[in-house]
Amino acid sequence: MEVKVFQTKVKVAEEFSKFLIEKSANKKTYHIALSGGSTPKIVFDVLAEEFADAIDWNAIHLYWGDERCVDPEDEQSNYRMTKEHLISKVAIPKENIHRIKGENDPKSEAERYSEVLETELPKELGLPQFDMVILGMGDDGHTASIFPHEINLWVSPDNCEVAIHPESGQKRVSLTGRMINNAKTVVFLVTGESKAEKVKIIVDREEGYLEFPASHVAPKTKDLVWFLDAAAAKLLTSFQS
Ligand SMILES: O=C(O)[C@H](O)[C@@H](O)[C@H](O)[C@H](O)COP(=O)(O)O
Repeated sequence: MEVKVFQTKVKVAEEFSKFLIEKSANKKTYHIALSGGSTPKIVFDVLAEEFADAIDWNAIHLYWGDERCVDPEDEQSNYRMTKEHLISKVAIPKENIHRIKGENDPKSEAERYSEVLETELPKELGLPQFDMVILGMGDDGHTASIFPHEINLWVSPDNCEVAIHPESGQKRVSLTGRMINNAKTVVFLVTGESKAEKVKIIVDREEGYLEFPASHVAPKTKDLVWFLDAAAAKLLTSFQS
């Protein structure tokens, strides 16, 4: 696990963009699962507006780590957020966009998307392998849409599961641990003071850390990088701003 801390969200976005450019350079295809929520917005804006020319978008295939079970034009849709902040600004072929169809029946969509991953991704150890999975982390330590109250979904034998948001009850389709931990590279993009307490427990492996799904992210390749801003990292013993 590598922890990179930068003073501001914009700096996190810039440094992550350079990281992605380096990782995807000279690759014929590069399969990335994206996180949703609000953190990626600034990252996608910076990537699209400042670094787009350094990426071969014909090689990039976009997937999602999770999606809310809503229409793709709904303001809660992770696909809609990604389209607004990234896809609409770069020359990525539409056939390279593999969205989770939030408008479908959740259980059927989890099955369909599991099949998409089997078909589209190369295999490693018999499982579909992403080149990169980008994750966020909730204030409650969830990641993708695996929440603490349903942490059993992490060890599902399937590639995707239907999850339920603990407060809103909203259904979501999420990658499971076996997809996330089979990736070549896993990146956490976590910013803001509200994340600091869980970042400390999870990164410093404090007592009870395994209650939180984000703690279970451990790619077999060991290529796990946390990109944090100073606010999210402020309680880390290994970092004092
Ligand atoms: O669909 C989602 O909401 C995300 O995939 C989720 O896992 C997100 O990454 C965290 O909840 C952090 O969200 P913020 O970036 O909004 O804090």
